[in-house]
Amino acid sequence: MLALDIENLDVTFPGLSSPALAIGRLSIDAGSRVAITGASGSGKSTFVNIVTGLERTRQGRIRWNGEDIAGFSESRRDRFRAANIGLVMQEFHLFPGLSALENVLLPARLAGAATADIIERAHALLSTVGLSRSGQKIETMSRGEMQRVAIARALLRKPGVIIADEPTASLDAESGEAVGDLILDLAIAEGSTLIVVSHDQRLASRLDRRITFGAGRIKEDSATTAGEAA
Ligand SMILES: Nc1ncnc2c1ncn2[C@@H]1O[C@H](COP(=O)(O)OP(=O)(O)OP(=O)(O)O)[C@@H](O)[C@H]1O
Repeated sequence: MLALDIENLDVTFPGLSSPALAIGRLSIDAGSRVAITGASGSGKSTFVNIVTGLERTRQGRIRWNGEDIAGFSESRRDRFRAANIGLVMQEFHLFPGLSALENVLLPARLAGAATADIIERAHALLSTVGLSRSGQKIETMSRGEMQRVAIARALLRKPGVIIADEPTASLDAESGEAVGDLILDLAIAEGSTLIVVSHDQRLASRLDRRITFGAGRIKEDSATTAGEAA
């Protein structure tokens, strides 16, 4: 399980008069489950990109269990992410022509980490996410099934944190609900910290803590706000 500590983060982009994201201090406990919400353009994707190390910040500290990834090179950030962060995005980033199983295993294969144990875990995870045909080609699957494959892939290396960016936004209501529940149930079962960016109020309400961004800042945090609005 990973804990996150952010200090003095300030992310600016050319052409923007104010920071896309400015966080003085934010701590997320190991094993906690947090929803990030906020209007379009409030900085949610920037937050995901920074805490996963997909983007670099020059200003601030991003500590995962005390390790500041802001000081890492790009290749070290990539290695850290592969080993520690299970990422689930709105678009699934799966590879057509490959089966469900091959998609789950691809990052591990590329990292030279597809051991017999990992292959066994890939089969088990596909079954846990409710997919019985591991050899089915990805392009023949429904969108809900594709997201389940992406979830199995994200969990393969037992990440200390699962970070999901609008995981249900491109799904219909029914499969979105099922996928949201699945991510939460798996995070609990695996003992992973969970951070979910979502407009889905039902999913957000099932998590321990809700943080709302507004104009690149933390506008509300249920961990610190007394008498939080329902
Ligand atoms: N690479 C970039 N260059 C310039 N501006 C950027 C860049 N990335 C993001 N921004 C700006 O930073 C702000 C925050 O964007 P971000 O994508 O984080 O918002 P968001 O809350 O995820 O929005 P949405 O819900 O619409 O995805 C926006 O004003 C956006 O235009």
